[in-house]
Amino acid sequence: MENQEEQQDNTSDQNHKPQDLPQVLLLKPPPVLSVIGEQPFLSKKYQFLKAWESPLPLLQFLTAHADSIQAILCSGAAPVTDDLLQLLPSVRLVVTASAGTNHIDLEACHRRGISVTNAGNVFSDDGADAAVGLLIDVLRKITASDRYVRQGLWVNKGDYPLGSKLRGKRVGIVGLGGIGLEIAKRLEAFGCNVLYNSRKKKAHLSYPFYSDVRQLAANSDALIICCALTNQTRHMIDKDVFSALGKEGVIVNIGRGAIVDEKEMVRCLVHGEIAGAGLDVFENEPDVPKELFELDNVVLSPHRAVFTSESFMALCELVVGNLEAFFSNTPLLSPVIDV
Ligand SMILES: O=CC(=O)O
Repeated sequence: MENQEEQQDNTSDQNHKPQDLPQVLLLKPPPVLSVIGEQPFLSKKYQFLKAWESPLPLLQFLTAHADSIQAILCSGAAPVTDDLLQLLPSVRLVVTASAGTNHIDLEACHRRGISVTNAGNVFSDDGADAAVGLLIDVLRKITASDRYVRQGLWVNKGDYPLGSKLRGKRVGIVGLGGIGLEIAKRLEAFGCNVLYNSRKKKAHLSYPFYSDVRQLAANSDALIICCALTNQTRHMIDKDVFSALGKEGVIVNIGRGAIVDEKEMVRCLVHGEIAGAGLDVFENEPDVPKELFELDNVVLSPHRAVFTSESFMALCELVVGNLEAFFSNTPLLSPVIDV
């Protein structure tokens, strides 16, 4: 970021008035703004239009800038819909500060000739660490036994129930993208058998591929969900998948809450129809089904799987790099749609 700053300061035209600069719309403050908003060279190159700071109602604000907004910077908090894009005919780029793109109407972007970039691979290591961490936590009851010690139950009630071994487990990975591949590598090192489901079989990989997620579940001791949320994957992990996974099965979800039929998952956990869950994502965040709070075989985290301070800084660099690439007509760094 610092090097970029020096470089860009030399090339930026100090005499530009803000209204002459390319306009980048922000509908809600994406977390990266706290870092990139501090970069003086950026405000000399782009005019960041922060919708939430305007006294105008949103529609009026957008209409006022409709012809000049060329890019949108977003995160999951504010959807980029076809209706929004319809209002903004000059938009040619959507940069999302997230790996997931389920808040963006990709089909509309494609149709309208708008490029889209996401977090690329900056989250792969941390997402994979968190997924495997959640799996180990559920199997070995780490968080639950921590509670047991803190509550003084070791003294009063004696030894804690045994956990289950990771080595030798058959782990089905749902979504073998950047994060899924890193999860597979880690699980191999732990002595697990990796299986997977994804849109297509990966020719270069020898892990057993299951085109049907129920079949994958039936052959797995644990499922790790790390695919994208799309119309095809919404509620893909349903009653049948849970019943195929079975009473001893564990589910870990670091993808998106809505990939799982959450009501059904809660029911299965409450009735002991699956053995446990490690969950970083939920259907209606930040609301988490209260029933889960009572369950010792469930580990919860607040949608933080992919974020460390390191991955966050890498994300900020990538967001800026994509803006810079787009406006200097060089290849985008992490394109999802490249027009
Ligand atoms: O969940 C996090 C992301 O999509 O970046």
